[in-house]
Amino acid sequence: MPVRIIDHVYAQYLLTRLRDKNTGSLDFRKGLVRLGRIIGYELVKTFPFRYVEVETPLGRAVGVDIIGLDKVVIVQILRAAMPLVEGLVKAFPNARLGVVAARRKEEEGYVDVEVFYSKMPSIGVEDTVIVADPMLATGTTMSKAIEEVYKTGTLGRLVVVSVIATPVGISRVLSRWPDTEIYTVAIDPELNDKAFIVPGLGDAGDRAFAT
Ligand SMILES: O=P(O)(O)OC[C@H]1O[C@H](OP(=O)(O)OP(=O)(O)O)[C@H](O)[C@@H]1O
Ligand SMILES: O=c1cc[nH]c(=O)[nH]1
Ligand SMILES: [Mg+2]
Repeated sequence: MPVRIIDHVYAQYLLTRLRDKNTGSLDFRKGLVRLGRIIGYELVKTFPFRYVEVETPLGRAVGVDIIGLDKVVIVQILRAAMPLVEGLVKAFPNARLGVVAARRKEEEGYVDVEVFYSKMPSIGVEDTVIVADPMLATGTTMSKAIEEVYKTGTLGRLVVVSVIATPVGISRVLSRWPDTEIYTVAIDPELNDKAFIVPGLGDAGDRAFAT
């Protein structure tokens, strides 16, 4: 399944707090950080592992080594992904980080997205690339960010991490890059005439940064 909903009750609780219009920006940012951590740990579960022996101060124990944790790239789409990525890096502390700065221009009936800065680490086929943005609305921003990632060359695994996605945004990404995996906490049904997700949580960037 290319789309995975994080149905952990604590993730759903955190999303509910984010949706609440009375949640202030400090708690909104904290909620995104916590969700990033939970989604990150869910993603870790999909990495292969092998059993290893370890020497404790008192003897030998059998444990696990997770394969590929040192081959992770996290790309954050400014601004709203910043707190989400702060949480994701708790699960992937050795991740190399990329940045895409994008601005959505909401017009009646359509969305245009300008990418005005992009910087990627070197990426190889052995890497898992996680592109994070809490809102996957029309999917235009995410598509432009993935284009920036592909400019670096051939990728291995590509994972989109969002908090609220829409069927339209998911289709836009998967129709172009069908092997992409999408992790999200919820899929909301609609976009309004300014391409905001309904019911959604409003403007994630504005709510996180109190603008
Ligand atoms: O799927 P789309 O229709 O492209 O919309 C999603 C994008 O819109 C918002 O960004 P915005 O341009 O408002 O920037 P911000 O994060 O700085 O608020 C959001 O943070 C996503 O990046
Ligand atoms: O609903 C939406 C859509 C795009 N960006 C947001 O922050 N919220
Ligand atoms: Mg915004």
